Amino acid sequence: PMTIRAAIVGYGNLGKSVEKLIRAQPDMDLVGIFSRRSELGTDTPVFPAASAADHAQDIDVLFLCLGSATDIPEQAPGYARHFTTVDTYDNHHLIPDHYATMDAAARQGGNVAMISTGWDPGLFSLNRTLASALFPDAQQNTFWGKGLSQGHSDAVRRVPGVRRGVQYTIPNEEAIVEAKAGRGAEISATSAHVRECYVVADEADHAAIREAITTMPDYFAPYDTTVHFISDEVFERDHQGMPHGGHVVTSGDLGGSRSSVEFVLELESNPDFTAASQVAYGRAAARLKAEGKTGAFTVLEVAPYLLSPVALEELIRRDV
Ligand SMILES: NC(=O)C1=CN([C@@H]2O[C@H](COP(=O)(O)OP(=O)(O)OC[C@H]3O[C@@H](n4cnc5c(N)ncnc54)[C@H](OP(=O)(O)O)[C@@H]3O)[C@@H](O)[C@H]2O)C=CC1
Ligand SMILES: N[C@@H](C[C@H]1CC(C(=O)O)=NO1)C(=O)O
Repeated sequence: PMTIRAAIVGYGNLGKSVEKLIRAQPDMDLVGIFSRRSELGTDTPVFPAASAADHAQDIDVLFLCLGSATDIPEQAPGYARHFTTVDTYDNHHLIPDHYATMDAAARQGGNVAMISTGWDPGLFSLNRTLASALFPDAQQNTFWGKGLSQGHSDAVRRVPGVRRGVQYTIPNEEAIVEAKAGRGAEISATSAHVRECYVVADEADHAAIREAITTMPDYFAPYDTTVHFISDEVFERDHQGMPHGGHVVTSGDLGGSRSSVEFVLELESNPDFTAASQVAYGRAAARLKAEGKTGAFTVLEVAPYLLSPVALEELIRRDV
């Protein structure tokens, strides 16, 4: 099997987790990290993000660990022209647009662009498609949290005046019980979750920041959203962990019998788990590229064995 030469762009929560997990792979070497900053406090080689294209010949797969709110739309197509890329783009409403843009960019460079990996989108997408395909009339609901959404936290941090920010997603627990019992038809993501933001910012900016967050399309406008302003000390004390998790609950009738399917995640670290998914899909992206494939792929189009460092023959013996 090939040794995959990997690199990272964007050394934030996700980038640090991807670095840690690439090091744990038997078939991957970490070539370097591309960053806007020069001092990252890691012994991995660091290069200016602007110089990434100069290194394209040394890299089989580039992990885009950028924010989805603005970085990915602005930067990802440029990387896809020079590299096979893997991203965790999670603004669901705009994923079809992202797919088309990345497909064109990747094909231009003869590369693969593996998009929207992670857990939602990502593993939850896989389970939503798999579970709903089993039932003629599936009832399906997705729940997240209670936990820290990195995508929503990134979106909060991009609001002018926000110095530090996080967002917690809180599900209505009764809604989860109802969905598990097959009574989820009236339950929607926006009715079943509230969003709580914690922000450090100057008092003079509070009103404008609250308005910008609560009216933000896709991320917050459809939800009951609350913005709390806190001090830097309280932020430091109370908002360091990034746990998360969720459920995809699917049920229905199968010609007279009822069945239900539940896919549950409990994550001590959202970045670490997201990185685990992104790294596995990075393996698949490098293999698809090596097979001569080009263009964009979502997790729905990737055969599961491509995710594993274990040979297919062994997987058939072990897992089938
Ligand atoms: N699909 C899924 O299940 C999941 C998806 N995600 C996605 O991962 C994304 C990244 O999350 P996270 O790592 O927590 O975000 P961070 O804010 O911690 O990191 C983003 C990184 O992007 C780089 N960057 C590039 N341009 C800019 C810019 N203009 N301003 C700020 N940073 C910039 C920075 O790296 P540097 O300074 O080194 O250049 C920064 O550290 C989220 O936005 C979310 O959409 C996260 C979890 C789950
Ligand atoms: N993409 C999410 C992963 C899950 C969490 C989530 C939410 O809390 O709204 N939606 O999808 C993230 O960035 O953490």
